[in-house]
Amino acid sequence: MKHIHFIVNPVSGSGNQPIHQKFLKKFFDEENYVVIIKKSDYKKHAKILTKSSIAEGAHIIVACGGDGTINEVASCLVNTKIALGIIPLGSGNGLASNLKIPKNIERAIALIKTASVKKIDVGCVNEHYFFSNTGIGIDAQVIRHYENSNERKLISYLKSSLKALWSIKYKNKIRVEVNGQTIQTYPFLVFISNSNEMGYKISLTPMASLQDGLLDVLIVSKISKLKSLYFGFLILLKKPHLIKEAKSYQSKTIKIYQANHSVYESQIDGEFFTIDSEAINISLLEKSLHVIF
Ligand SMILES: Nc1ncnc2c1ncn2[C@@H]1O[C@H](COP(=O)(O)OP(=O)(O)OP(=O)(O)O)[C@@H](O)[C@H]1O
Repeated sequence: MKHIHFIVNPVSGSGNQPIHQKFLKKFFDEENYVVIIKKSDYKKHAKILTKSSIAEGAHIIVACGGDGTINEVASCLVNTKIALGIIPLGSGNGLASNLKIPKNIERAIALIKTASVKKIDVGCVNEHYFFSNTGIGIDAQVIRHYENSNERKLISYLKSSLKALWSIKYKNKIRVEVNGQTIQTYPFLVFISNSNEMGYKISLTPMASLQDGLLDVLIVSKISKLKSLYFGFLILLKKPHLIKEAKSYQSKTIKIYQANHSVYESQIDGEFFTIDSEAINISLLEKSLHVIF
């Protein structure tokens, strides 16, 4: 008997999702499967639900939502043998897209039934896990505006990007240690990625792999507003490294220090986070999450 628990975020993406017992009965017969569905009621609730599913003996826990929901569920499964399944119901669905998990729900469920498990790398930023990417700079500001917009569509990302570009300030000089090099900069962006996609097929690190034991890093120093629009255009062409202020690295660890101690505004898997710490330490846990893909 396989115990499969579905953790559903009812507000991910368009908010329309068909994950209920009657629908899942069509795919999982009662002789072979115990199917439990849980819905998150608020931010971070999926973590509590996942922890209770682990205690209840789930063999597979399926995150039904976008990268934020996956982060909450998967964070509880790192270094366990419990497999993560994904039904991509989010707006961007960056991680699912990198893993080539179908957006079609029936096909995503068929994939979960194969129980074909592979291990992927996991990123760690101070005490938080990330599976797709993390960053400080313009990406965090885009996410901050996006969360305030209360809309979950591509157009809201575009509007939030323009707002973030318009209001960007270069207040804090930072020092980044990566691959034995030290970079001092007023950052437009410090982006660290495990995955090759942020969502909507957009990528700042097109060469990143979830299984190569490395994090891909893109650092972009201060640029003018006009150049940031050109940078946006290069992102659409998947060539963000083509401006001279952009430098790419691959590393297992990255350290970021700020000249003036103030809270870091960051994003982790597309959720806005403030980090109140002297330094940010980013590391990689190789192949430490079991995922069905
Ligand atoms: N019932 C709820 N009400 C409000 N927010 C919720 C609820 N359940 C979960 N959340 C929060 O919703 C946020 C967005 O979830 P998620 O990232 O899965 O969707 P998305 O933003 O549409 O997709 P993507 O990240 O792929 O673009 C997460 O921060 C999650 O904690």
